Amino acid sequence: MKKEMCKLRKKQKNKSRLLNGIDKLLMLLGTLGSIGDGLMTPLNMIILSSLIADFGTADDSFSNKIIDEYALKLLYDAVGVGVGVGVSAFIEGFCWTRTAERQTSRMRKEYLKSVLRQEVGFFEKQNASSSSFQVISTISTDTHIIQDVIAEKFEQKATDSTCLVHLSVFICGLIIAFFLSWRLALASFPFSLGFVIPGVAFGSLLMKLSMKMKDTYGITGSIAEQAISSIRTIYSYDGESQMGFFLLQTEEKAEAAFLYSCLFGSWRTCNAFFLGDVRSCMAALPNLSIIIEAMTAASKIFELIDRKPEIDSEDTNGRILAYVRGDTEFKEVSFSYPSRPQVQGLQKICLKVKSGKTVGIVGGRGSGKSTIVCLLERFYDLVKGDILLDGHKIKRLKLQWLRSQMVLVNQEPVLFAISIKENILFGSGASMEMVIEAAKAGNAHEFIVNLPNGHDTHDNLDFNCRAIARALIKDPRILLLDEATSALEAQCERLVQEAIDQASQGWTTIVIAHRLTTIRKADKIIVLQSGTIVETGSHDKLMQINEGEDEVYFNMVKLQQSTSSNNADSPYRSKEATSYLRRKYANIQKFPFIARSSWQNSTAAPFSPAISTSYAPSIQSYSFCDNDYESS
Ligand SMILES: Nc1ncnc2c1ncn2[C@@H]1O[C@H](COP(=O)(O)OP(=O)(O)OP(=O)(O)O)[C@@H](O)[C@H]1O
Repeated sequence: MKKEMCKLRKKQKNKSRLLNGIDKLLMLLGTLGSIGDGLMTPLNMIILSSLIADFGTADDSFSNKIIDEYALKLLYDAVGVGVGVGVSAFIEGFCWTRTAERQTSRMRKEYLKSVLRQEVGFFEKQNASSSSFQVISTISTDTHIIQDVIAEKFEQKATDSTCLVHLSVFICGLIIAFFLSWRLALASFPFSLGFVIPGVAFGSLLMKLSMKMKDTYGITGSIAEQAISSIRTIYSYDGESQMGFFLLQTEEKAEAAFLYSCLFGSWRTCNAFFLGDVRSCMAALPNLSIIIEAMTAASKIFELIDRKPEIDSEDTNGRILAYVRGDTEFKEVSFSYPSRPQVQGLQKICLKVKSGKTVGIVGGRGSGKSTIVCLLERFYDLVKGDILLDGHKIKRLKLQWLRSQMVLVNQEPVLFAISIKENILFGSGASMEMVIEAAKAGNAHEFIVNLPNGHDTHDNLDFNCRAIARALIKDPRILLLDEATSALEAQCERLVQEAIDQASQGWTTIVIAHRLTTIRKADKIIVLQSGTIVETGSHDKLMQINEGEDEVYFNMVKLQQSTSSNNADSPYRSKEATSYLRRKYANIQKFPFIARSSWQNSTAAPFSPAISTSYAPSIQSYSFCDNDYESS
């Protein structure tokens, strides 16, 4: 119980953190404005009722003087109510609109900050609040609904009195009714409660429905998003109707929920229309659904804002090492991805990378190469074992600091829609001179200065040198290259490789390789298969030892050499290569990586994309792109 209370208090504290003194003042003034606004109707009623009462008791002789007197009272009443309503409406309108803007913009910032702080695994669990669709929809739509509700539904619009005003009319009316005739008011009070209590119950029901609707729309949206991003796969598997079916299933649930709320909404609106004094209270109900929608959205937003990531990049705890040599060690590391806990990603990996040395990782598709890099960056926590940096468990090191010691360059480096300079500077506070130095080191300077706006050019060039320059400017202790140059054209690859070789001297480098040239120079090569290390050694050592054709690395090398010697442009296109492959390496399961990465870089892919999954039992089962060499 105590724990629950603590949690509740903490949540409350977090929410009020979005409100500062100015917002509290604006909300107070806005509420006073709404109360003043709501007070006008019952006050008007009092004045009119006293006039009517006076008329009722006055004798028959209506002199002009009496009529003038009442006319003047009515005029005062009209002016008073007009000014009162005008001033109150202005105050409440201004205050609520202003605070709505301020609160929602702060909410957006906090939400985005929290999203970016979450651990990678959070986004991979198929959960309604973590899909990228949901994040975008929350920032663009939900916060807008909240802003709308704070600004418009609570305050008074020119033509439409809304929630707070109605509630104010209701409460003020009740107070005045007690003041005028407490017996009559007491007699009618249970009737009012008779409508308020079901209204509250209805509100909580609507809240649940709204939550369900949101979740369902979130799931539907993420399915739609995944479908669109993989549209080629869906078409190729003729999966349009199946995708449509998934969407329909979730849409139906959402529609049912929506219909349910609409029915309730209409019922309440009818009640509001037909009821007398309770009408003000009931008239607020048509706004209830949008208010509840906003409350649901807000609770989802706060849920994420309050979520403490399992791996928190803002965690200030943890050690910072005064000096980093860059010795890295994997000690019996086992790991499964949080979204697929039943599948072993890595099993008992033992690997030592000495400071300043280069380790090449090779292996088939899905053998766990990228996973090793992800674990070193601590994108995920291990299931078993330890990873050490200079003898210190990385889990005990300050996360932000740890990541700042490494640079990861992927196969498809992400470049943001900003200028080249800003792209290179991303994640560092370097000066322009350093940007130029880094661009030079990345063999990109000459190219960049020849662009119309030099480093200030905004473009989407497929030029990975920029990404490498960005990596180099951080001057890391550990460089992680995950097929960093595999998407480049041959000439560009050579330039980038040279740049990396020059710049990374002295850095501990882990390189996931797709070409033999890259790993040949590595001090050590490890060969992965299904998450385990099957071979270790230098290129020469592995080649010497593995004269027998059963060995994995030896087979990989031979395969690539034999296939790439046929034709410089399209090495797989010759019949000889094809038959060689079939004869020699019937069991391609052992070396799919070379096959995949080699066709990836040739002008015409020799195998259908099916080979990229590479787990079919033999090469005979693969189809070839070129009909001349169709698999027999
Ligand atoms: N984010 C993820 N969530 C769940 N499973 C994953 C995730 N990333 C990879 N896997 C799975 O973990 C295994 C190892 O993947 P990993 O990406 O490390 O392989 P890889 O050797 O780098 O492959 P590739 O050469 O295709 O990049 C594969 O079975 C893969 O499907």
